[in-house]
Amino acid sequence: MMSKSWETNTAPPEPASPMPSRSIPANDFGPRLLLVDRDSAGIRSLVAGLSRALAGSVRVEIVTGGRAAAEMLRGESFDLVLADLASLSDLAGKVDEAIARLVKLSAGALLVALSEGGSVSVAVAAMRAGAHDVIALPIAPEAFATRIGELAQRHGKGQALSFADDARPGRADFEGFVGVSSQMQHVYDQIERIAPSSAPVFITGESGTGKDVCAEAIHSRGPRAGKRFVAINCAAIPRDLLESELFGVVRGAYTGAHEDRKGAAELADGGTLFLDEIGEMDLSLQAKLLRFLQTGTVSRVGEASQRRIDVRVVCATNRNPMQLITNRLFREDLFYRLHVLPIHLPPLRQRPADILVLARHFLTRYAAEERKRFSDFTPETASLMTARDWPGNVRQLQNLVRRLVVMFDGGEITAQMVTAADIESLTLGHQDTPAASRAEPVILPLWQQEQRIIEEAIARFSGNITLAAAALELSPSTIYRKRQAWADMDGTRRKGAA
Ligand SMILES: Nc1ncnc2c1ncn2[C@@H]1O[C@H](COP(=O)(O)OP(=O)(O)OP(=O)(O)O)[C@@H](O)[C@H]1O
Repeated sequence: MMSKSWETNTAPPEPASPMPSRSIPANDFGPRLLLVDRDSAGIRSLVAGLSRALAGSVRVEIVTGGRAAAEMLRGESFDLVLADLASLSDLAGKVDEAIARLVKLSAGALLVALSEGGSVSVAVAAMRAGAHDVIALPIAPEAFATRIGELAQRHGKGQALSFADDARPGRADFEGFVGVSSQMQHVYDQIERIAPSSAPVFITGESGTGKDVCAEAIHSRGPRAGKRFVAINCAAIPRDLLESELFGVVRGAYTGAHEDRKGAAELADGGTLFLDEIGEMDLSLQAKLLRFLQTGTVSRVGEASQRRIDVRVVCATNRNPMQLITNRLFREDLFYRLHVLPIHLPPLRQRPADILVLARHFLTRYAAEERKRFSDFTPETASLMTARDWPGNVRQLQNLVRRLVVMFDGGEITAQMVTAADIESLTLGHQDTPAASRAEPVILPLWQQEQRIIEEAIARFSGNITLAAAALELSPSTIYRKRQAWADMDGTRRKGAA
C-alpha cells in the first residue's frame, strides 16, 4: 500500500512540494485525516492548509487510489476522509459504488469527495452513495477550510475537527445573534468572511436556528449594507402570486393586477435579496429564478422587456437540499448556482453553552418589555434547561421565556414555573372529550390530527397566525405551507370526486 503521513503541529509540508514520509506519531490526540488522491499538488496544498488551521496535532495519512484507501480504513479510524473522485477507479468502476464502499469502511468519519471539474451528475451520485458533501475543485484554501468546518459542525464532528483558536476572545453576540459557543464563533467568522463578496449564500439549518438573523447579518456586514435588504418567504406566498412578488407585474397582466408593481428583486437592486424557504418554490418558478441568476435581468409578469438588476442573493431552507434534488423537487442546476457559499446553523442541542446565555438574554429583554423584575433561573432550572433537546431551537427557547415572563410576576425562575409554562404549549388544542368518545377512540391520520391542532390554535387566537405559530412553537411560514398543502389536497380530492 502506498501511504505517507505527516503531523501538522511539528512540520507542515510546503504546499506544492512532495509530502514528507514520516512515521506515525505516538502522541495521537488531534484529528485524523485520510487523503485519497492521485498525487495532486493542488489537493495536497488544500489539505496542508486545512490541517494547519485545525486545532491539535493533526495526523494526515495519504494514499493513492481507492484500494489503498479501503485497506487503510479497514485497519484504522479517521475523523475526516477526503477522496478525490478521479482516484477511486481501481476500487470500483462506478463512482457511487466506490464511495459506498468507502462510506461503509469509514464509519463515523466525515467523508468528503473532491471533484476536479466534475459533472453535477457525478457529484449527485457521490452524495447519493453516502458522501457527506462533494467539493468542486479548484477552490480557494480558505473557502475549503470553511466548508470542511461547516460540514464538521453539521455532522456532529465539530469537536474532533475544531479549528485552532486565533487568540481572539469568543464573542457573546454578533449582528443580532447571541451565543458564545465555539460553533457560533465559527458562524460569526464565516459571516465576516463571506459578507464582502457578491456570490450567492446558501443557509441551511433546522427551523428556529436563526437563518433569517444570519441573512440580515450577511447584509449588514457587507458593502451593500446601505442599500435595501428585501426578504421574500417562498412558503408563505401562494404559488400563483410568488412570481409577481419576486419579479413584479405590469397592470392588467392578470385579474387583480391593477397597477405596475416592482417585485422583490427590483426593490433589492444594489442590495440583498433573501429567498427564505427556497425549497418550497415550485419547479416552473425555479426555472425563472435560474434564468435571472444567469442573466442578471428580470421581466415583470406580463412584460416582454428585460430589466438589469444587481442583487446579492441569499437563500435559506430548513430542508435537506440533496433530498429535495433526489425527489425531483429542486433543480440541480439551480442548486449549484445558489450553493456557492454555504453556511450551516447548528441546532441548539449541539451547542449547550448557548442555552443559558440565550435564556438570560430573552429574560432581560422580555422582563423590560413587561416591566417586571426577574433575577435569574435557579441552578436546578438552569441544568434542566441545558439538558433539554429544544427541537424548535432558539425560537422554542425564546417563546418559553416569553411565556414565563408573561405568566409570572417576577423573582427567580424555578423548575415548577418552567413546567407550568411548558404545559401551556403542550395542552394547547386539547379539550375535554365526552366519556363515550373516549371509550372508542377513532385514530385519525397524523396529518388530520396536525391540521386539527393547528386550526384550533389559529381559531383560539382569532385567526392571528403569528400568535398561533408562537404558541405551537412553529414558524408562521410552516403554518402557511401546511395550509397550502391541505388546500392542494382538498382540490385534488374534489377533482377526483367530480
Ligand atoms: N443566536 C440567536 N440569538 C438571538 N436570537 C436568535 C438566535 N437564533 C435565533 N434567534 C431568534 O429566534 C427566532 C427564530 O429565528 P429565525 O426566524 O432566524 O429562525 P429560522 O432558522 O429562519 O427559522 P425558520 O426556518 O422556521 O424560518 C427569531 O426571533 C430570532 O431572532
